[in-house]
Amino acid sequence: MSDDEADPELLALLRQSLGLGPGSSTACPSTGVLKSAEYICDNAIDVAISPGGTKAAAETIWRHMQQKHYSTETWSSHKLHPQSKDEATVNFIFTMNLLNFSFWSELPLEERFAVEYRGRRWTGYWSLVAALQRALDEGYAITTPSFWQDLDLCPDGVLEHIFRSATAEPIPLLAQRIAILREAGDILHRQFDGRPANIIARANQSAAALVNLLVEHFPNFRDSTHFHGREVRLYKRAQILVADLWACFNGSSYGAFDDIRSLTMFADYRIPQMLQGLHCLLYSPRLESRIKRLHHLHPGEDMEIEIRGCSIWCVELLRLEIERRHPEAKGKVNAVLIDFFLYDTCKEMEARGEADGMLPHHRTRSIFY
Ligand SMILES: Nc1nc2c(c(CN[C@H]3C=C[C@H](O)[C@@H]3O)cn2[C@@H]2O[C@H](COP(=O)(O)O)[C@@H](O)[C@H]2O)c(=O)[nH]1
Repeated sequence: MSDDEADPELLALLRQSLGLGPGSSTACPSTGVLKSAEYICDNAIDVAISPGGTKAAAETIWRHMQQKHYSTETWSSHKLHPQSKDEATVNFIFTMNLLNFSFWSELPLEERFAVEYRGRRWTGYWSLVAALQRALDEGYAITTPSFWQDLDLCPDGVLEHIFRSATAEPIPLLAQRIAILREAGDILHRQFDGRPANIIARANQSAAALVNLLVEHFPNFRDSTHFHGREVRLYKRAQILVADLWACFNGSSYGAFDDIRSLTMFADYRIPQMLQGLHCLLYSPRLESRIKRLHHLHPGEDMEIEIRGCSIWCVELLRLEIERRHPEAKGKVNAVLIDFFLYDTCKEMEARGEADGMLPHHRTRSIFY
């Protein structure tokens, strides 16, 4: 999308925050994700941002976030999330975000992978949270990194049992999930004394530094690829891990970060679907046709990267538009809360059967989101 289509004032503000304009401060560390998103968006062919759609959606989003008093507290209002504010919850969030990817299914709703817990079936992201909570109830130390390394206490069969499905469809990419746990347990043992809290301590209350530490030390968080000859970073699970800590601990303790605004939205497969449904993202006819026919987009192909990168840039424009129209929003809204709000809203719409009219989400099978 070229500059002249978007609001020049907004773009100038956003580029300034990127350290691309005059007087921008580049003091705090950066993850490079926003710069990547800008590059992807400026070179995208099959995805564009609608300035009019984004402006309209910004007002709607702000109004609903206000009505719901949407804040970091909302995170803990989800009763399946861990409630204790301690290191056990840090370990839960770390474990969850090692595995927080690719729950979508090709099967009809009643046949897709689901986890039975507390008397109901959970699907998608919530199936992961339910499986971890169920394992802890059953006495498995699934959120303790040393457990992942202990092949006697935790052979593959135990992990298969922990992630067992209530339907005939197993959890997608189970082998990859097991390998990620084994590798992460080994890295934590060798470099962080087996404690995710030690990674947080090393980041000195910088969200960007923590994202960079996760990517530097754990290969499974290296969510980057090449686009038009340049390396582009999306870092979805590393960023949402930090965001979950910030929200869960309400910006204090293990969630205290001076630069939480350096995090972008998390380029998964749900938020792009919402942004397209809100007419913020525009897809080319050939892309829309592939998505409508549920064709897989291959990891790293241009269309997939354009959806993810433009979604990141779009949420930044939404944030700026909200802050421009409502200066009081500056302390209350950031890319993280807009993202969380859009995800929760998408799931509420789905539960009410209101998502049927939306274009399906794109299908890419990946360990990165
Ligand atoms: N961008 C973004 N992606 C998110 C979430 C969440 C859940 N976050 C919780 C924490 C705070 C919020 O209030 C939510 O309650 C999961 N995902 C991603 O979606 C996909 C799962 O989709 P489905 O199969 O439909 O459940 C999968 O890639 C998963 O990684 C989010 O918030 N933002």
